[in-house]
Amino acid sequence: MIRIDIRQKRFGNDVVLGPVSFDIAAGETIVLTGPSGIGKTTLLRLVAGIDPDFDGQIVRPDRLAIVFQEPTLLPWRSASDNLILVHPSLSRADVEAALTDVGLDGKGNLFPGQLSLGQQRRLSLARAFAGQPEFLIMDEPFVSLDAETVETMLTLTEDLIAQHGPATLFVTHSQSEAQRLSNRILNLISGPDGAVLG
Ligand SMILES: Nc1ncnc2c1ncn2[C@@H]1O[C@H](COP(=O)(O)OP(=O)(O)OP(=O)(O)O)[C@@H](O)[C@H]1O
Repeated sequence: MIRIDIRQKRFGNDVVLGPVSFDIAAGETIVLTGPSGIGKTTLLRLVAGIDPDFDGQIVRPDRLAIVFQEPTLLPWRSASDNLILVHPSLSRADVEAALTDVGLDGKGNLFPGQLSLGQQRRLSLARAFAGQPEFLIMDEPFVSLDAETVETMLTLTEDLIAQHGPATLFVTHSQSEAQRLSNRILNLISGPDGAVLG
């Protein structure tokens, strides 16, 4: 069980969030939507533990993976090494299997700059799932991809979630992505004092 209970999040004197409370059950996918600037990324950073500076409490498992808007790969390391550096216990066979799962079989020796943007996103998904996360956080992972690639990536993400079964919190602007992936959609709206769930 993942429990989010944020009373308030401020940057200086600006109140951005709160109160925002919800639970995520094991294996559940929650999609978080809301207008630009409302506080979605801020909320994800609190939930992930990247930003500990807020009033409230968050209960989350240790085995956590985050997929950001940008693939955040190490450009001077091969595709395989990008997985191994984050998950040192993976065998070569595990790495090959993880790459194969995302359609990158045979590409382990290539550097990120030698991969297309879509392939870099695939590698970033492989890295996230290779750690068998109990909790997966995704912050608009398919922005700036063409419609066909988004469709392919959505199907791949659905398959990987079904295969690995993490609880997932997914931020997107896209209603079609939200409908497609979610067990539950949460919408952040502007409240009297910071964003709240609508
Ligand atoms: N480090 C920071 N210092 C001060 N203000 C910040 C900081 N990070 C975010 N904010 C402010 O918090 C508010 C929410 O930003 P956030 O990035 O969480 O919105 P968002 O809903 O993710 O937007 P988008 O959909 O455009 O990515 C904005 O007003 C932003 O300017």
